[in-house]
Amino acid sequence: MLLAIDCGNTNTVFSIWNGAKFIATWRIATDHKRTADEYFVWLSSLLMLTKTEAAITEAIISSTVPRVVFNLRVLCNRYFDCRPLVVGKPECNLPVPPRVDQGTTVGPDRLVNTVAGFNRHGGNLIVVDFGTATTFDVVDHDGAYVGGVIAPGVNLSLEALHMAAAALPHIDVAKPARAIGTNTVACMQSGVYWGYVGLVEGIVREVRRERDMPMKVIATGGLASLFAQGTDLFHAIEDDLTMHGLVLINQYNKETA
Ligand SMILES: Nc1ncnc2c1ncn2[C@@H]1O[C@H](COP(=O)(O)OP(=O)(O)O)[C@@H](O)[C@H]1O
Ligand SMILES: CC(C)(COP(=O)(O)O)[C@@H](O)C(=O)NCCC(=O)O
Ligand SMILES: [K+]
Repeated sequence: MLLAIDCGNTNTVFSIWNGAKFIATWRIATDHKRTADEYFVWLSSLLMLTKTEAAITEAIISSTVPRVVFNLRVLCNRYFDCRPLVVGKPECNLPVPPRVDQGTTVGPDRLVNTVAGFNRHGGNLIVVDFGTATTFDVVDHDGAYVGGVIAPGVNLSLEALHMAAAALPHIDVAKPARAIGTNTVACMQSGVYWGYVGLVEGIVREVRRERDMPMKVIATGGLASLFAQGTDLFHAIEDDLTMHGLVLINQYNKETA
């Protein structure tokens, strides 16, 4: 079975793929200080508590936080006796290499989302991922990542508002009942929610204009479904998009080895 690890700046997701489906998905806060032993204790208790039978023989990692990769590698080596494939490293091949400025690194999560999006929806696609940052990945007709957009994440924007203004509380993102807020929290929620809908719609409009062709938009990440309530832009919402991409990339590397 395959252990697929998607490490974002906020959360790290572990999924186990049995060759046909994901039999488990667990999430832990990203912390570069967490050791391989700590990961293993956490993972094995979840396996035990949920009575999940998993014989892990291979692993793949995508990490937007370079420092956590070391301990995740140790986890795979020590406890699962395998060498993980790490997306973005030279030994990990992609079906179609990205077409970007020379010397630039693309976030591995964006490469993975590109592969998964192309597999499910074909080319000329925009993948929106609501994570710590909100990313827009532009997928060409042949499945190549050809660039995109990085915008501050929704929670980051809310946090910035709270940190910078003495009278603004810490709030959670929500879809407000009305655009015109009649109290501080409602005003902030409207600003962030409708502001963000506008950001997403505006960016997609400009990308489509630049490419001068229709482009499908799909969304992933925890907040995708909340924003889908405010716009009809998204063709699909796919919570498992990154995990699906990790399975595909692992398969591709085995086939081409
Ligand atoms: N269903 C949800 N509702 C509200 N906030 C969420 C939800 N899912 C994720 N978040 C928040 O969205 C942010 C990004 O989460 P995540 O997608 O895990 O980011 P990353 O992949 O960058 O680690 C975090 O601040 C997280 O707490
Ligand atoms: C843009 C990101 C911070 C998004 O990460 P996330 O929100 O998933 O934690 C990540 O993809 C990254 O570090 N990218 C490197 C720069 C680039 O993709 O061009
Ligand atoms: K992400």
